[in-house]
Amino acid sequence: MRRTGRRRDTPQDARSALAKGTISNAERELYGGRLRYDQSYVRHVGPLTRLSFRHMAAALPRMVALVLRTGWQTDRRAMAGVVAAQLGQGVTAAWGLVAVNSVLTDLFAEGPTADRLREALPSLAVLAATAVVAALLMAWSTAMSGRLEPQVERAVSARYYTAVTRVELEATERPEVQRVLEAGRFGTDSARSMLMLSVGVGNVLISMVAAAVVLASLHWMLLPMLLVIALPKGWGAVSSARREYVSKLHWIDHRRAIASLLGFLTRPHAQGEIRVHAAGTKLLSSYEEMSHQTEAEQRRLAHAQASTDLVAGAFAGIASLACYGVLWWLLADGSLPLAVGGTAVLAIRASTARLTSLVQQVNRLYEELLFLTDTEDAIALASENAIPTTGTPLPARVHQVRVDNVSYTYPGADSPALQNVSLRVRRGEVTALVGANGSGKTTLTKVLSGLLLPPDGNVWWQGAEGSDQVDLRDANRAEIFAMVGLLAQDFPRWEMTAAANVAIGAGDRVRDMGRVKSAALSAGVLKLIESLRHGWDSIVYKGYERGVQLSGGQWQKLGTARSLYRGAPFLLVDEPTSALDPHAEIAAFEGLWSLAEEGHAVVLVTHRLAATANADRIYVLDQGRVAEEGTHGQLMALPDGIYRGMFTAQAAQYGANTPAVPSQTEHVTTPKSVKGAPQ
Ligand SMILES: Nc1ncnc2c1ncn2[C@@H]1O[C@H](COP(=O)(O)OP(=O)(O)OP(=O)(O)O)[C@@H](O)[C@H]1O
Repeated sequence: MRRTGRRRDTPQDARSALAKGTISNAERELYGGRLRYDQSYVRHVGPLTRLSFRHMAAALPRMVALVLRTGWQTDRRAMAGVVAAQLGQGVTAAWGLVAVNSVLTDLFAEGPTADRLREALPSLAVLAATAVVAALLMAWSTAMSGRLEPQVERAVSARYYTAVTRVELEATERPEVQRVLEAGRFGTDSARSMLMLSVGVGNVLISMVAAAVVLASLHWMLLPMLLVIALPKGWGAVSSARREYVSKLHWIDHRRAIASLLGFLTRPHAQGEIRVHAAGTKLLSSYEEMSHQTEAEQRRLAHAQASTDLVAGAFAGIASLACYGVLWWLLADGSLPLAVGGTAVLAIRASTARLTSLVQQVNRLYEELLFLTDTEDAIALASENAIPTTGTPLPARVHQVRVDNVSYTYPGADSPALQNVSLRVRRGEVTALVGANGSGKTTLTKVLSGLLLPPDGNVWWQGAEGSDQVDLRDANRAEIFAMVGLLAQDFPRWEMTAAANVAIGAGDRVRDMGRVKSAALSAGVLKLIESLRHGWDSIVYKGYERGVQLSGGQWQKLGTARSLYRGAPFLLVDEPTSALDPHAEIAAFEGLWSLAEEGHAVVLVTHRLAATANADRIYVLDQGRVAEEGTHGQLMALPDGIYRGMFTAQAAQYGANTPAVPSQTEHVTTPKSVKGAPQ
């Protein structure tokens, strides 16, 4: 006899199938195997596929406590309303059963039918009243939970997002922290779902308990009968839920791969290669292959699911048969009145009918609990690594930032990004940072802006006296951030209006359109924005109503306008002109110089050395060290200097002559480590 049809897949079987088989050639070719997320829910695969009766029962009190606590902290009245409505429904369910029993007793009594019906009328009225009260309580519960759910979601989301945006940048660079913070994102709406599911679960559980109490009070044998029918049904439902989860899991990698592949087919930036390189042909044929394979997989799962349902159904059927047999025997024996027998049948049917949905809901509750736990962990970790909200106030008027022997290594990096770096940034001056790719310029701007706290060395924020100074580590960071304006290389391009993109430069201030426009004028983007059909209300991202597509250079001007709008005393700009045309570039640099004349400190990171010629001080970084420093003239005076070499190479592209090395080099400061530098 073949037994394959009876074999049930265990979660382990399914997981090993996931691991080895059912990966199409297309997936191997395009993704190197399964396209799996390195995300939180992958961690939960184990617990969810091991889900059992015991696990669920053990987790249920924790889940209920969590929901009650979260709801209570958010809106006490609504939470109390939900709980009261649930308990009330339990009581009405019990009253309903008692009324049913009484109606049946009256109906099955001796005497003429008309008399029996009259006798049953009061109980029928109670039955009708309990139905009305149950409906009212259900409506109340819906209203209260509807009021509570969005509040709970907002409370958890706000706590999570507030916490993660306050984490030290350095901590977010650590993969283990990054992972936990990222994982927390998936549980922000779990509290809401848990509340919703808890109402459903509570409803069924309370009505089951009510049925159990009534049955036990009618005859002691009825309670074990309810359990005997409920248990196999519950077991079947748990198995189905677990199988469904494993199946969903199996599906999800394929679905993700297919969705990612189809997404590319319509993504604007891929359209050229889709047509010219025949990338579209490759993606479509891979889609066909992957779809065939997932269809086959679905068929296999459907068959397995059907077998499980059959087994679970058979067990439940046998249990019911046995119970109804006992009921028959009790009735025949005369130890159970006919009316009580009828009530028992009704109660058993009503309380086991929703068992499958109960198990599915508990299963989802458990899943949501895992995600919510992630969010709580993320909030706790974010709080441990938060930027302190207190610290020593900065001097009344900060005049310069002095960096002394600072070294910094990114978490997990093999070599330091900065090594014994010393420099100063003064107000009223343009300080240029130059050097090869990866030499540490951007890292240094992060230190200067107070985003990174170097473990070695000091970053002094100094007043005019020089003696009134505060070290970055002790300083009130909010005050430092308030002093700094950033224009990063990869500055954010907010998918919002043009006005919002500028005004967000001072997100904590009320928008001042006059200043927005004057910043845009200085950045050379005012005319462009005002010529758009929707002007400042244009959304600077195509694909939305009022959306427009800006070029790279236009974006860079908008980014510059944002940092100008901020109007901070210390402006750190990283490659602000890389996408600008020559005229716009000249104008942008002129703008920076005039800011310095107004008393701002400008730190300019650039590879355009023509612009650094007028900088007040240039620092040349090489492998995280300051290799040379001085003015353009002084650095050009170093015969084998790095700066001179870079400047000469750029100038040669334009056919410009390199100036001769001047004879006097006494003002040039070069660290001893620089080869060939005059001592
Ligand atoms: N987040 C990071 N995690 C690990 N290493 C990093 C990180 N950011 C930068 N680095 C490393 O630190 C070094 C300095 O990088 P940085 O971005 O400061 O260089 P840069 O001078 O600004 O380069 P570029 O001119 O290319 O912008 C590089 O070796 C880089 O690989």
